[in-house]
Amino acid sequence: MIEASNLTVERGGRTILQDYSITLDRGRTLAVLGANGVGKTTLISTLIGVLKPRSGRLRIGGQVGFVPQLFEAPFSYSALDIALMGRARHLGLFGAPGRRDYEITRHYLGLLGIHHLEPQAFNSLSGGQRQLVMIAQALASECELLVLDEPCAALDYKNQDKVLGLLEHLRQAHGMTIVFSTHMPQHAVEIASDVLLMTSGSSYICGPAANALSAENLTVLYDLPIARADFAGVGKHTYAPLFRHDGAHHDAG
Ligand SMILES: Nc1ncnc2c1ncn2[C@@H]1O[C@H](COP(=O)(O)OP(=O)(O)OP(=O)(O)O)[C@@H](O)[C@H]1O
Repeated sequence: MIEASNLTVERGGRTILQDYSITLDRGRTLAVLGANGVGKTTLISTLIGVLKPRSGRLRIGGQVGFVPQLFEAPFSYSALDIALMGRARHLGLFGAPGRRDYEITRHYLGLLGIHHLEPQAFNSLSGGQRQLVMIAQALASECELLVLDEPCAALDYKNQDKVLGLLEHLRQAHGMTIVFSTHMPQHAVEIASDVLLMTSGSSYICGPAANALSAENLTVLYDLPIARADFAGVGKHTYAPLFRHDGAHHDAG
C-alpha cells in the first residue's frame, strides 16, 4: 500500500528528510512519532503528494484521504458542507451531491457524534469540533489509505477514544490502511501495528510496534526519560515521561 524507498525531501532549500524508506501493507496502521520540527508533517505531505521528494521512489496503492492538522475554510461553509466535500471525487465535474452522498456523509458525522454541528458555520466551531468534521470529510471520501496529521491533538479524552475506536474499526472491518502522526505514544500503543520513530531528518526506526515501541526507543526519541507502566489486571500498558524540571524557575522572584 505504501512503498517509499530512499526518500529525500527538501523545504525552502533545506534537506528535511534524508533517505527515508518505509513499507506499509494494506490493513495496517502506522503511527509517526517524533519531536517538534523533526519532519512528521513533511513526511505526511510527501505521502499524500503535496510535496515532491527531491529523490527516491514512492508508490502509493489506492485512493488517499487526508485530515490536516489545522484547517480554516476560505468561505462561510457549514460543517455539513465541509464534510460533504469528501464526496467530491465521486461526483462528476459539475455534479451536485445526491441522496447517497448525503447519507454517507451523515453516517460518518453520526459515528463521530457530531450530527448536531451540521448547520453550524465551520469556522465558528472549536478546534476539536473542526478536527472531527475534517475526519468525517476524509471518511466520506471512502478512501483506502487514510492519512491524518495529529488527528487527536485538539480532542478531549472521550473524543480521542472515539476517534481511535473508529480508526481501529475501519482497519478491522474495511481493511483500511491508516497513517497518523501523534505526540501521544499511548495512541500508538492503542491502535498502531507499526511505528515510525523519527529521531532526526536522517535517522529513524520503522517497524512493528511490538518491537519498536519501547521505553528505550522513546527515551532516545524525546531526549527525556520515558518509563513503561503496566496496569495489573487490565492487560494494558502506557508510557509516561519522567519530566526533569526541578521547579527552580518557580522560585525566581
Ligand atoms: N513551508 C515551509 N518552508 C520551509 N521550511 C518548512 C516549511 N514548513 C516546515 N518547514 C521546516 O521543516 C521542518 C519540519 O517541519 P514539520 O512541520 O514537518 O515538522 P513536524 O515534525 O510536523 O513538527 P510538529 O510536531 O511541530 O508539528 C522544520 O524545520 C520546519 O521549519
